[in-house]
Amino acid sequence: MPIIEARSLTKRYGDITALDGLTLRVERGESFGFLGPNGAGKSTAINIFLDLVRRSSGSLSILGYDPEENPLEVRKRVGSLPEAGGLYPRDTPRDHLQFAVRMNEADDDIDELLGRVGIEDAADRTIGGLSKGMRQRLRLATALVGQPELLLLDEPLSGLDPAGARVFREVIRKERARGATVFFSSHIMDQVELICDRVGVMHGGRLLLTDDVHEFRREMDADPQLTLAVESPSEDLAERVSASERVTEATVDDGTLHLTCRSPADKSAVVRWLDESGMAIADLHSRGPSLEQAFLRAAEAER
Ligand SMILES: Nc1ncnc2c1ncn2[C@@H]1O[C@H](COP(=O)(O)OP(=O)(O)OP(=O)(O)O)[C@@H](O)[C@H]1O
Repeated sequence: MPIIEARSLTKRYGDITALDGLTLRVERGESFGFLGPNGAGKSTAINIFLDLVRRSSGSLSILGYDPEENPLEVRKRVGSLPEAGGLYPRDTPRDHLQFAVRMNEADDDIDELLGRVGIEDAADRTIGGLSKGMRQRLRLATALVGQPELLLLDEPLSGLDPAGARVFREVIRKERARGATVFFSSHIMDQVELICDRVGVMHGGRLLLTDDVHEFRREMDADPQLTLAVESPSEDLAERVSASERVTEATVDDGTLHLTCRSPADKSAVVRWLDESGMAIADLHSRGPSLEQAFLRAAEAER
């Protein structure tokens, strides 16, 4: 049974077609990145998956349930980010998570949840006084309550700095290791390729393509160079990295690792390898077309 199965899913608002015939399957254990520029229809699709918005036509199954017919069954099994308005400024993160745990009839340890997203020190401060990134981390912790089978996350990286993005990747890695399926929307290709197996590109309400993430990068990208900001690089870093068969050259210069990969397609695998081997990547730049250009190319190829 697929975890998400949408067929010809369409949403109209008067004359606007926010979602135009979305057909998509996501299998158990996958991590799927839902990409697209502003207004592409990503939030509309996710909100329909969560039964926050009703579809105009088409069919949908989330974990075997139609969210319109069985919203509670879906909600019990799915972790999502609460709306910004769902965080009460006078509550503390601890209050908020205690409430979420009670609502889900779950038994998560609040301190452990706060620790996983790195805001344990802010557990008893008021949410109104937290930074945007800290609030986003709290929203992510909320999505984890009850060990959901599926994480459906709309722009989870929004407002996160490089350290926050790293926390997010770590959380996703652990959730997948536990067997969860992950589906999230983003504009940030460089982050998406660290986390996803597959991407779908939305434009103008339509799903233009779905592809393996490395294939997608290869098709969109012609430059094999990468630049990474590294926290406390070891002395032999350049040597270690250039020993990889995917790398032809590596130099380190004042905390910055410059890499030339054997081919553009190797870039995402190399970054993933470095991240998983424990290297503290503070930031990364990959030359090549912007995601916006990639969307436009995909849209043109579609015509
Ligand atoms: N409640 C609504 N009423 C009217 N139009 C809407 C409504 N919600 C969304 N739309 C329209 O549907 C289209 C798709 O919007 P949606 O929010 O799904 O895009 P998105 O890909 O999530 O964009 P973003 O990255 O900016 O969040 C847009 O043209 C938007 O203006």
